[in-house]
Amino acid sequence: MMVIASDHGGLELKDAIYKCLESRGLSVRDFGTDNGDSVDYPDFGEKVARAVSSGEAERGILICGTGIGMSIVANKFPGVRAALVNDPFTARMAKEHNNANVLVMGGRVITPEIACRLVEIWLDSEFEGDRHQRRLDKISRIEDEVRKAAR
Ligand SMILES: O=C(CO)[C@H](O)[C@H](O)[C@H](O)COP(=O)(O)O
Repeated sequence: MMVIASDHGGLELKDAIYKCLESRGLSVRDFGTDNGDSVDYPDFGEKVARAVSSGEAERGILICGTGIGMSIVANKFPGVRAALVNDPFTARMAKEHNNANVLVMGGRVITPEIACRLVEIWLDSEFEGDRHQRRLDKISRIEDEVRKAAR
């Protein structure tokens, strides 16, 4: 399952991406926001990141004005690899090298058309494994160590 959320700065992109995903036959759960009222991006980033971190969702998409705030929030959650992408190259690398399970975009940075294209590229690319897996394993180790130290 895929989960998606935005703040008010990402609402237009979220709605466009939701339609693109539906047209690909993907099952998507929308965690809001639902209207243009000003909201706080951590409240919505948390919903998607928690679902991915717990395994309830396989992948997630987050959008705020720049994508920066949502990236910061999502990467606080164990097992979440959130990647902020702005162009086809970074969208492809987010999967091939980082195996990103959350894609983040800026609603005030790119158009809905570009956003849909970036989502397609991310979905259609393959993680390359090998040396990149070794690096992801190091991230997991760091995550474990930080968690243990915080106890
Ligand atoms: O990334 C963000 C914050 O780091 C987002 O761009 C927010 O959408 C943005 O901060 C919202 O700004 P607003 O002036 O409250 O609309």
